[in-house]
Amino acid sequence: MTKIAPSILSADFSKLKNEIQDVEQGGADYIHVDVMDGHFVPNITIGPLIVESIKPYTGLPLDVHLMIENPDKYIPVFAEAGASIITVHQETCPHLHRTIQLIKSHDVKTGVVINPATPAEMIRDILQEVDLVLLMTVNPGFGGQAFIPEVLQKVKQIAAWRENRQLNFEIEVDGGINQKTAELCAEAGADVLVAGSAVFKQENRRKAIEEIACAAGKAE
Ligand SMILES: O=C(CO)[C@@H](O)[C@H](O)COP(=O)(O)O
Ligand SMILES: [Fe+2]
Repeated sequence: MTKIAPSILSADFSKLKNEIQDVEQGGADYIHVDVMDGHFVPNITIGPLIVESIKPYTGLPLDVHLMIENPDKYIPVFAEAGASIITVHQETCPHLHRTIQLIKSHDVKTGVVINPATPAEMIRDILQEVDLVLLMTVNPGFGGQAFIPEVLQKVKQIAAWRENRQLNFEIEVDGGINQKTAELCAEAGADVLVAGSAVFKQENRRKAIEEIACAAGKAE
């Protein structure tokens, strides 16, 4: 079953606790948390204080997507705040193995992410170390952007490497996911679909989650 990870970037922050509980009751599998620093990406969003304050109100894993320069400096504080998975951009990590080991040392699941224009080869030699590979299907920074279809080829490539090398990380996609693109991503080999506006901008979140999951299910 393909997992759905609603991104709280598109939630109503004035009632974040209710928004998170709404998607949890609606069948979400992870809560995706977009952390942006205004340097690596042109937007500033969530810090560890928010992660810490939402943690007690959900039983779902907090999937923390770090879009920040020098992530090593902040991994301990996000781990302490309650992150279940910490995902770092390859583009921000000159010493990627060291950064992944740092996440592991905090007993948090590890993820690596690449932008749409970054080739899969850039993460080929770290795949055996991670629990999750996130392929951006938009350029990071904002919710509500259009899906970049060229990334599908990369999803297929990573899925093929996983099979050939008998690895067992999850493949997650993030950006522009809706019913139509969910099916394409699942077909290409994605296991986790991040969806921000396609869930939180809808009145009925359960229905939105079910429709995306059902579209992905057609490809399974
Ligand atoms: O990491 C990001 C954006 O940088 C995402 O997680 C967005 O929050 C996804 O939003 P939609 O494209 O689904 O609206
Ligand atoms: Fe994200």
